Amino acid sequence: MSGLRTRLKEVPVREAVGLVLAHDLTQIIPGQFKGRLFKKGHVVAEADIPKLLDIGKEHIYIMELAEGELHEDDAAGRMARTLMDDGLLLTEPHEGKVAVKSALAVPALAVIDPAVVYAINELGDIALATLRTDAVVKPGGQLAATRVIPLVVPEAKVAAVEAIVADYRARSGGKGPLGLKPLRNFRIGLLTTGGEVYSGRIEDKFGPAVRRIVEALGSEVAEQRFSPDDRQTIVKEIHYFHRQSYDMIIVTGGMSVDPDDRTPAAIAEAGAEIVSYGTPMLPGSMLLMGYLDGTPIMGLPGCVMHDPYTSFDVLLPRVLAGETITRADIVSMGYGGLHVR
Ligand SMILES: Nc1nc2c(c(=O)[nH]1)N[C@H]1C(S)=C(S)[C@@H](COP(=O)(O)OP(=O)(O)OC[C@H]3O[C@@H](n4cnc5c(N)ncnc54)[C@H](O)[C@@H]3O)O[C@H]1N2
Ligand code: MOO
Repeated sequence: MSGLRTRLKEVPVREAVGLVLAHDLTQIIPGQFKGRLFKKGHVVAEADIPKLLDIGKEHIYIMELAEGELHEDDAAGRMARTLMDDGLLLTEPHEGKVAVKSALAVPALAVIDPAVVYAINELGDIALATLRTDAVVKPGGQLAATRVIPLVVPEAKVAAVEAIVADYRARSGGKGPLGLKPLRNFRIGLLTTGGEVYSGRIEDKFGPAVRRIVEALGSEVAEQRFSPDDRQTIVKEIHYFHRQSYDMIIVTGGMSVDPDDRTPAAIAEAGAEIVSYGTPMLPGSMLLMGYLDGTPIMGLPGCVMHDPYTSFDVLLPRVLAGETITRADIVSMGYGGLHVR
């Protein structure tokens, strides 16, 4: 282990029996398998030779790591460890990659500082890939991964990552640039409007859709009630839910421009402060966000019943994380907010 530069010696596979693999070797069989066939440190045996040839390896590397250089696995591991924080866990290095996952037992919001992610990736030869901030991370789900591009990197690269993260921590009370905000368990009052549903002409499809979305995030619809398209009745039902002290009130249907669409006016008349009626995202542009004496209240348009991803999916997790939605949050949803098929 001397000399200035790491020495990589290529050895023909047929002469490699007894030698130690310098890195993980990957096999890909499309549709069937992608993963590590041989692990770094494996001692090549006679029986391995046909398998190595099958994945296209006619040579393997024998490595003598120089002073000041790091193997891809060690570099990815150090990058991940510097990013480690409460509520997170790290996987073992694998093919030069370490995954950063949630250690929480409940779903959570990813809290990620994009400026730090840009600064780290600006260094080159290393990669930090993350979710966008405010994305939902399921228990055990992944929010980031570190990876090294060449097999060997100067230790100085990793030290630069550590310095960027240390600087961020110094400015933010010790917290790192990757974190999680757990979602709370909300008990929600759900008011389903629409004369055609109230009268029994058609079956309610909103209740099951809202329950599915809410339950996937660890909350529950505590009570569902129904109302015709009558403003006074909708106001009365909203006040009833408010008296039950539910954590949140959701009103479905009647959100657009027809004469029978009474929901936005009723939510305002119930006394809610309207943050925004209308959300610059599609689907879900007719969503209303407001607060009734501090209790979040949302009006949901019809698309939430059938579209797989709407403005409700963007805003609900933030509400469940205890954040207060502002007009600026709503305005920022337009850029990148087109999700129609
Ligand atoms: N001229 C315009 N047309 C539409 C606009 C617009 O701005 N101008 N907005 C569109 C958008 S966006 C949506 S989303 C839809 C639906 O808006 P609403 O929230 O007002 O939905 P409704 O009118 O109440 O109902 C539409 C449709 O869905 C059925 N429905 C409603 N609730 C239930 C329920 N609980 N279970 C089953 N089915 C339900 C209802 O019977 C109607 O068929 O408007 C666009 N149009
Ligand atoms: O509110 Mo509509 O749902 O944009 O499709």
